[in-house]
Amino acid sequence: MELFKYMEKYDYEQLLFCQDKESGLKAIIAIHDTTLGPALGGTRMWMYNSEEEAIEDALRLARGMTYKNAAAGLNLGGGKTVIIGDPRKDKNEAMFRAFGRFIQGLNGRYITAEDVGTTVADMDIIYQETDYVTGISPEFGSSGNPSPATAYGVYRGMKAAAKEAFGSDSLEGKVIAVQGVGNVAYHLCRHLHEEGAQLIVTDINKEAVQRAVEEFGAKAVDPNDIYGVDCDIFAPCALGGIINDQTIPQLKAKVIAGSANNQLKEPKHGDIIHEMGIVYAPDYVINAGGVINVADELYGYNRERAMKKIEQIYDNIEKVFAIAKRDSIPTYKAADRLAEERIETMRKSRSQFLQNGHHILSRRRGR
Ligand SMILES: NC(=O)c1ccc[n+]([C@@H]2O[C@H](COP(=O)([O-])OP(=O)(O)OC[C@H]3O[C@@H](n4cnc5c(N)ncnc54)[C@H](O)[C@@H]3O)[C@@H](O)[C@H]2O)c1
Ligand SMILES: CC(C)C[C@H](N)C(=O)O
Repeated sequence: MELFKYMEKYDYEQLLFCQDKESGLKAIIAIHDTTLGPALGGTRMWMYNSEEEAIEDALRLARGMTYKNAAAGLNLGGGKTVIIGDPRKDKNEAMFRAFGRFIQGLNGRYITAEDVGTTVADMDIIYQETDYVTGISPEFGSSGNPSPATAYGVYRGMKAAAKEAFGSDSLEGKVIAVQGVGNVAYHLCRHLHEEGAQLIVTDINKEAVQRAVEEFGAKAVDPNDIYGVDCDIFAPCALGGIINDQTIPQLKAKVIAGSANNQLKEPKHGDIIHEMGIVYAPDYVINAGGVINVADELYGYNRERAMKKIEQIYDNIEKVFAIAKRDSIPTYKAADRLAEERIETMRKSRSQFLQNGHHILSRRRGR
């Protein structure tokens, strides 16, 4: 991979390699765009097959956060970290302390949080070295695990998508197929069950399925069968790339609305489901509840304020549908346009993030 060529193509600002021999830390921090503010994005810990794969993931995820934060209306840019290693075996306190010092060295250009393979406990360790970390424990006056907030945002966005497809945002009696009932989808299923939806669930983890069956009266199906079940709404809440050539012909749902990142295998799959008349709630718009929640910590966490902003994911999804109609384009393209229009408008009045400028972090320092 020709790094500078790639960075130039998608206009990345910065890529950092952080190494600490004693603790085994090998981290890559990618900062995509700080037009709207400091780059906020989680830290993923994963066993990558190669350094190149890790770099690509960091870059791709960082750019995704630029779009997610912009579309969510946050005054934040996009960045992400990947740590190379097995989150079940390779974590240690010194590793996250060393990582925290590297973040501190960026002086606020990048703020981290949880992602796949990292937890609130890891963020608490990072917090010992830097203030530029969110998703830390409620004991520190913070927001804790972002998953319930993400779930609430997906629930709100799903209602907006239901209104678009069925003319009413009520989910009562709707049949909803949920792929993966992990951290986010467990809470999503609770909201859906409370509203009277009928749930069909699947997961490779049998205990997770059993819990949904017992607590929410869900019907369980095998992982390979979830795409073809008779349902109104399909909620992908496990993996990326699951809207693809193999799965699309099986789909019976009129709406796709779920928490998983990068649901479309390729952009063309967004075009295909658009042509089929499926209402697709773009992933990074509907799953922004977690980042909205952790971002509120930068103002001194206020759950009520955060929840109010997460509720607006309903409006953000409606805005996407309006742009799609205005410009006669599929919703995944409309989401990009929503984010890009906001960044471009702000770019005119603001350049790169400056720690000494007037910004949310200058308020946080005083608390
Ligand atoms: N946690 C958050 O706040 C958050 C925020 C934004 C986006 N997301 C995205 O939402 C998705 C779910 O996140 P999570 O935190 O709930 O993760 P999680 O690991 O807790 O849950 C994912 C679930 O999917 C299951 N799964 C994996 N492969 C599967 C397969 N082939 N078929 C069926 N089930 C399978 C896993 O067993 C697990 O129970 C991920 O794509 C994540 O990137 C999460
Ligand atoms: C900042 C984090 C809560 C971000 C989350 N991991 C996401 O993908 O949106």
